[in-house]
Amino acid sequence: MSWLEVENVSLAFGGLKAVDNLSFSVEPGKVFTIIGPNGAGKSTVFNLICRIYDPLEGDIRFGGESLLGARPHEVINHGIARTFQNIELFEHASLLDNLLIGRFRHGRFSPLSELFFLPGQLRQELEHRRKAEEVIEFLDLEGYRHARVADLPYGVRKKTEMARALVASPEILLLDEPSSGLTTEETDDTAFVIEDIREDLGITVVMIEHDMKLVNKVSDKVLAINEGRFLATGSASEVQDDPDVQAAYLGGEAA
Ligand SMILES: Nc1ncnc2c1ncn2[C@@H]1O[C@H](COP(=O)(O)OP(=O)(O)OP(=O)(O)O)[C@@H](O)[C@H]1O
Repeated sequence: MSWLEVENVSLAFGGLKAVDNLSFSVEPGKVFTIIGPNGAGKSTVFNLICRIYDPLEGDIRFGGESLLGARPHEVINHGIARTFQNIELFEHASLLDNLLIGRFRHGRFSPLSELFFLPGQLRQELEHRRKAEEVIEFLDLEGYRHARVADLPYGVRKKTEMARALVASPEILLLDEPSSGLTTEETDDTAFVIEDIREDLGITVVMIEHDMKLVNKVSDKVLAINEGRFLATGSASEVQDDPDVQAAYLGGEAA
């Protein structure tokens, strides 16, 4: 089983240290949640893991192997998929087509087999469709299969983004604020979905989240950061009871 390890990682934007000597590790098969006030550095941590940014120092390993040599589009080949705080989908394509694009990692493209649609190509195509349909069923998205993403209600688009990440069959799923913009009912549904992703699909979840009800419900372990630095880690209640965490939230806007 793979572990995700972030070790002494730092990143600055100009004079601002967005991530400051941060270390943590994620156990396989768990839901690991990163919390912190606005601007704490949470999304930057995801962007570092996904290789959008190069850390100034430190290492990020998955399954013992450093990710620092990987380019952003190669991170998926290491078994890491993500969703974004602001949904990033092909708005004018159908839900199904967005999922088929999400299967990119599994494609072996040869111009010849594409041109003549050789048996291997057909098998691959069928396998992509099978996986997409499996995820559509898993997330109860059957009714929206052929709808244009731009026409979908916000909550369904959010779920579609999760589906797009899941069709890549990742080992780790990074969820950036899965509840943001959702109604209370949709957030409750998201909690069940996250539990099913861990239990039924065996996928490790690393989540950034502000909604403490959702955090308390699904997290096996929580990490609190502020100003890019480690504050506390432990169970959701341990972290919320930590005086440094409470001071950080009182110092800024409560999340
Ligand atoms: N591309 C960038 N250029 C300059 N500064 C940035 C950039 N991205 C983030 N920052 C700054 O780095 C700090 C950390 O930002 P980040 O988005 O990681 O915080 P966050 O914890 O995800 O915040 P939120 O909860 O509001 O989404 C903030 O001060 C932010 O303004």
